[in-house]
Amino acid sequence: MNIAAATFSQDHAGDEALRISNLRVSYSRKGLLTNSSPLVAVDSISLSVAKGEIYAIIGESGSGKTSLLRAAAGLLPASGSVRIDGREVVGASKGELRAIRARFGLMFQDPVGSLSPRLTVQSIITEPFRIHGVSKKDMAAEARRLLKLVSLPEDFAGRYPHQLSGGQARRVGVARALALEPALILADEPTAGLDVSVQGELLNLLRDLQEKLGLAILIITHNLHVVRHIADRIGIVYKGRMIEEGDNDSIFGSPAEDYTKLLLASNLHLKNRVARA
Ligand SMILES: Nc1ncnc2c1ncn2[C@@H]1O[C@H](COP(=O)(O)OP(=O)(O)OP(=O)(O)O)[C@@H](O)[C@H]1O
Repeated sequence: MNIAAATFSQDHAGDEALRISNLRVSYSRKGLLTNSSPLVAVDSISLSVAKGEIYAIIGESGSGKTSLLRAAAGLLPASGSVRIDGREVVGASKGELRAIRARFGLMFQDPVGSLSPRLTVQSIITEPFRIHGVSKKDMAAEARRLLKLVSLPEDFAGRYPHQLSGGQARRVGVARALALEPALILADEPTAGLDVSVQGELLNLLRDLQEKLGLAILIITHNLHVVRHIADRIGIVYKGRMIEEGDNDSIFGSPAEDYTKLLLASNLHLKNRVARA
């Protein structure tokens, strides 16, 4: 790193909700070819998300987005560095990770389907309090606060996952991610499987929350509509590498890389091209 870059990173460290440096994730290849080299899913990716910023990573299926997000959340072994609110995730102990987990919220593609169908919405959205031992909280009051935040009626607290529409389920997922009042949300394909109109409502909700709470949000997606609608900055990944990064207008208005141009021209049909290449 040159001196100017070092000075910049020191000056701006306090403004960052997330800094990823030289992140690398690899998987061993099992099967007959036992001595073949590991598959590198994330290859030396660096990025930072400022407080209050929405950063979208876009890439085709298999480009390494999920691996990147999971490693950033401390859910996958990785090398390099991931600092959330100044704390190192890579190589952190279980105890350290538990403390770091309170500083960010995770939004899964299928937030409610991954939880027990026997849990009520109130139990789902207040679960982070239990995990982090905040037992004295008034769970019903917390549930009301969180439901209000995501514009769901209070009486949804008593509903079960199968009684929610896809859009309502996502809102429950957002409420759960916000439970511990984190400064950062890591979101995996937040609009997957939703109708276009419901996608728009959810994106507006995320944008409103970002403005109201000053949230930083890292979204991974292959949906260009999501990116155009909501992202302040965009990173393009291809085969595990970040090949271009820029603000929304520059990526959509004057992309530098041929691959980015191809991606933008691909009319949202991004699936599986990497696999066929
Ligand atoms: N547990 C695993 N073991 C081995 N290889 C894996 C594993 N998980 C992912 N991979 C491989 O790593 C690469 C990146 O996968 P990843 O799921 O991170 O991509 P992605 O961009 O999120 O794809 P999608 O949009 O389809 O979810 C792919 O080649 C994938 O096959």
